[in-house]
Amino acid sequence: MSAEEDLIDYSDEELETTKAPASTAAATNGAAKKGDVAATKAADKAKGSYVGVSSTSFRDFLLKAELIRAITDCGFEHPSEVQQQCIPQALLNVDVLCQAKSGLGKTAVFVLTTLHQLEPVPGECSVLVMCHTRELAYQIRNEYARFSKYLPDVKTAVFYGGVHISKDIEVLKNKETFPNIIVGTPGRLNALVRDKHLSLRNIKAFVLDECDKMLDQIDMRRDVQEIFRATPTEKQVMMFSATLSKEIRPICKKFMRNPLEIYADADDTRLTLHGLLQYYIKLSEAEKNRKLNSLLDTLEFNQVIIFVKSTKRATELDKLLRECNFPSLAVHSDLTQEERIKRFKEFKEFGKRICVATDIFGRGIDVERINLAINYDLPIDADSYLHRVGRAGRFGTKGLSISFVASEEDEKVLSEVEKRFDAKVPEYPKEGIDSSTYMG
Ligand SMILES: Nc1ncnc2c1ncn2[C@@H]1O[C@H](COP(=O)(O)OP(=O)(O)OP(=O)(O)O)[C@@H](O)[C@H]1O
Repeated sequence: MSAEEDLIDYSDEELETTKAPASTAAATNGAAKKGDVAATKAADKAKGSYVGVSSTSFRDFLLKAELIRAITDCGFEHPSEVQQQCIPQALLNVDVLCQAKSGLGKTAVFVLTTLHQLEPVPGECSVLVMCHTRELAYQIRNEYARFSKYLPDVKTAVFYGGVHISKDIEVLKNKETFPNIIVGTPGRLNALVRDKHLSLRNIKAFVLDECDKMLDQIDMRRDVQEIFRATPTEKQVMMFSATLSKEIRPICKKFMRNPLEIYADADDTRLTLHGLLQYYIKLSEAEKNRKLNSLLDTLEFNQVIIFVKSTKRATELDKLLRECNFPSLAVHSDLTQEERIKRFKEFKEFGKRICVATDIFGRGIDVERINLAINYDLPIDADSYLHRVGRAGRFGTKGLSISFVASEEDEKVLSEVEKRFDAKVPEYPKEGIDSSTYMG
């Protein structure tokens, strides 16, 4: 394993992210303007519903029959608002820069459209997807596997740091396993490209998920840029996130040509997850454990994710919870990569109901049964808050989030959240809340 490529574990960093003020959508071409009008109409129509699904069917997109079969198997009935906005344009090979609410199906936009356009040539990689954490890369690869199940010629692979690079090299050397679609994190991918184990000269689609996070952090942006330079000029570029500040948009657009631009925060309230109830509890640092204990005892939930600010706190809190007989596990960067993925799988498969995590799980991670998110430690900014609470209430289902506020700093973050998303986060009622308000 080369030393350099494993220098960065992009996961537990607590770097300041660019603050994002409210803004208006800025379209740069005809397609984008059309997209924005459609976005507004769709959003209007969606008012009062959580997801904004319409009577449109996936069939209307004229996708490959094999994809339609897989979509049906997955139980997707109608495309969500963001899928309606982006899929038709993406299928025309237009570049896409898309901001849309957490949990409403951004992944399927790029997974379905790249699979539809892919004509797999053995030994050639045509689609490259990058994201900021290894668990998210693993999850996205699984989404490709799910949707390509009736496309037997399509081969996919996932590459990330923390595991032996020799395994990746083996996959790339073998014609039988060489992937047409690669999902990965930038450090490992850059190492594979730099050391000439992987050629990107046939790339036709270049996708960044959680693009603001990836381009905001200098180390990661450098890797992304180097990888981008190794791809041909002629290709489709797509980028996605629930948060896209005004500052990061021009940086994203440097990688694109006349993209379709979809910005949910033309009206910040559009980022509000309507199925999600949000509360805060004011308390001292010393009271956190007792409070958490009593919440876990009294609240009904299917699965809960508890966010803390460091790996050490994750380990300690998980230990404490297990000592109190709660079915808990912890995921953070101070574990071997194999152990991280093992625990992620265990949680996703409902092996444990409580997960204590750092910001590794703050973005993108999709666990259907999570309907409670607790900020044991508040994050450092409003965007991170939005991503974290979005782990509960996926795809418009109901959910609950409770944030502990233990310092002046926390109070500032919470008021920033309220301002930024035009949402009131009230104090958690002393008498508790009726579980039917947040249980699906
Ligand atoms: N049209 C659909 N019908 C039903 N379920 C869907 C549909 N599209 C996506 N989903 C499901 O919704 C969940 C959330 O989707 P996804 O993870 O893509 O959200 P996201 O927009 O990427 O969220 P985040 O910003 O949090 O990463 C997934 O479990 C996915 O399978």
